[in-house]
Amino acid sequence: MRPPFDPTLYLVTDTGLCRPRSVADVVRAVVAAGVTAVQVRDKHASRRELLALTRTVQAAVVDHPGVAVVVNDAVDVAVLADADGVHVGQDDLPVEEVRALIGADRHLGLSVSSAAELDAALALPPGTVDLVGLSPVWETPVKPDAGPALGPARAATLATAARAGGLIAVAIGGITLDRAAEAAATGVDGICVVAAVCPEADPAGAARRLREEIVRGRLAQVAR
Ligand SMILES: Cc1ncc(COP(=O)(O)OP(=O)(O)O)c(N)n1
Ligand SMILES: Cc1ncsc1CCOP(=O)(O)O
Ligand SMILES: [Mg+2]
Repeated sequence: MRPPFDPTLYLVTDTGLCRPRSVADVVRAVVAAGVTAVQVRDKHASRRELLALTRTVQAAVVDHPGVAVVVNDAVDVAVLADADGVHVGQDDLPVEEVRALIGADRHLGLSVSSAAELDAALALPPGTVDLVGLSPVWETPVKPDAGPALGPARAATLATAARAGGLIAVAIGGITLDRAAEAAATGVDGICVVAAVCPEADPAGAARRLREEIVRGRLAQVAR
């Protein structure tokens, strides 16, 4: 059975932005402060390094069994580390084949940047993909090749359609503390952040403030 996945505050790690701390030290601090899922992303690491990094992150969340650890891009690493899931983009391995490799019990996320990409995800056999990352909501220096910004209004439209089709929807790209409430108010199930947490002097404090903004954004959406 696929374990539940809580996307409320989804941290995507960046090894360089965590320095001089280790990724595991940052993850250990923030899962105790409201981060609900972690994606291990390091575009510079070798497969061997990513496997070792993933294992350090798994050890860092061991006291938080509800926090899923997902590997970015590398399906082989996800399987070898027995990670909770994997996230792929439109140019990564095809999701049907990723699902065949990871089995039925792991979480699979897919990046979506347009209505056409979302329609294709919704047309997949049920259970292929669990989550769509609506990307990027705003431009971000962390991923300059992410394509044009959706903006919160289009992200809200995509989130509604994704959720109606049974997918978890998360917003990603350019979500700062100042924008977290606006991102949450689009109706997504959660928000993903990199730079709003990884380089912060107090990552746990940043996570706590982001959780407060998510509550504020959700309340504002309900009040509309
Ligand atoms: C939750 C989530 N959404 C989108 C992305 C971006 O994935 P991708 O388009 O494959 O780009 P890279 O992260 O591989 O550079 C993501 N990682 N997570
Ligand atoms: C991995 C990824 N995919 C789309 S935008 C992005 C980076 C998000 O980083 P930040 O939260 O700092 O804008
Ligand atoms: Mg990718």
